Amino acid sequence: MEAATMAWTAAVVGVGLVYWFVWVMGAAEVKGKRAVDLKMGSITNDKVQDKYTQYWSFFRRPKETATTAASAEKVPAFVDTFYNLVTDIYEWGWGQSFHFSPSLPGHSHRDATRVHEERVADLLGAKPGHRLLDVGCGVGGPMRAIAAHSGSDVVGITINEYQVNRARAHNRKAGLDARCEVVCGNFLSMPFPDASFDGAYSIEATCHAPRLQDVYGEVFRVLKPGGLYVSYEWVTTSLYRGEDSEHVECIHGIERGDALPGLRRQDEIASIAKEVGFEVVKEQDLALPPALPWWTRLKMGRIAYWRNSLVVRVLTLLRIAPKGVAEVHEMLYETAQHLTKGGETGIFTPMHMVLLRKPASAAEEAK
Ligand SMILES: C=C(CC[C@@H](C)[C@H]1CC[C@H]2C3=CC[C@H]4[C@H](C)[C@@H](O)CC[C@]4(C)[C@H]3CC[C@]12C)C(C)C
Ligand SMILES: C[S@@+](CC[C@H](N)C(=O)[O-])C[C@H]1O[C@@H](n2cnc3c(N)ncnc32)[C@H](O)[C@@H]1O
Repeated sequence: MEAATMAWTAAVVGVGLVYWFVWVMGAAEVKGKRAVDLKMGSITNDKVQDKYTQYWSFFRRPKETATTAASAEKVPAFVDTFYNLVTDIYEWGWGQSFHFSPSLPGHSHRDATRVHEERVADLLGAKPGHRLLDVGCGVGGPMRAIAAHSGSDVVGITINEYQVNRARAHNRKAGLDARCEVVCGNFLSMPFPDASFDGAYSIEATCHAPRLQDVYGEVFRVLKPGGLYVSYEWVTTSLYRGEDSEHVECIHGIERGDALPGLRRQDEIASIAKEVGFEVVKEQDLALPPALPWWTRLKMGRIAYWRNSLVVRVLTLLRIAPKGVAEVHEMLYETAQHLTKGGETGIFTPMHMVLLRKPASAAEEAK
């Protein structure tokens, strides 16, 4: 073969490989987010590195973050920065639902995710005509599954404006925009009138609140009397030992890589719920057997992480992805190791479920 022909063949194969690697291999689990579309939320490209450094210095010592009122007040703004940094990477590498779910034998991750979300709708007894609140809605994966499964209308709230735009676009694409609405706001002080929702839920979101009382108090206020609230909480379990340095490092690793101002203990959740006025209807760690491990999806992804890391580095080099994305990706890789360890040792669960009821008012009870 002539040298020129060989060079052309090599070039065509090379371009083909890059295309396959970035567009095909690098495509999201749920189509719609490709590696070449990775942005950093509403942060402009030149600010990504700075914002990441600021985020990191704030959450480096997670327990200290929530202890003073002044730093607790800053948490929502840093959580917003965190989601600017990670939202596209999450969508690209995980899909539109930003949470874990127990594995289901013989079923895809997508099915397992949907079943975990539909369980919320079933616990709430959601039905057509109901207006539900999704507290910390992300880009709306759960909201769409719950609206489709139950026929209810859902209003989601998230602190991150970039997520609001993503969620609205996904809602339109799914033909659910008439029943799913998304609002940008802080769940510690929600822009909704008292008693305006029939039911509410939060999936792996309230762990971002410095004080759980504040977000539970707000949910209590906006629920109608008799209304139900389901929450999937991130907590340490009774197996966690504060004097074991490996346990401490694992939990700190989870807090640092997930913008958490200090994980709560499993046994604190129900008492906080009662403190704000809720009745506790049911409480269960959905990660416990017979449920199958939620962390196997993280463990199985090692080759994908390696590929993603390479894709991110190449795209940064080509200036397609902003500088700083590789560091954010590395942080997520590390947090995935801590989460896996937390799951395997059983010291951590991301799915401690509580089903709470706002008591019916005395007037209504008397009817
Ligand atoms: C509830 C929260 C988020 C939970 C999960 C959705 C995310 C926690 C860790 C994330 C990930 C870790 C590794 C990433 C990987 C390196 C990358 O190549 C592709 C995306 C990841 C798999 C990413 C996906 C989302 C998570 C699993 C918190 C924040 C309260
Ligand atoms: C891990 S994501 C989970 C999203 C969604 N529940 C899901 O399962 O896909 C956590 C969500 O909580 C939101 N959040 C965190 N702190 C918040 C706050 N103070 N006010 C409103 N939303 C907040 C984030 O913006 C994000 O959407």
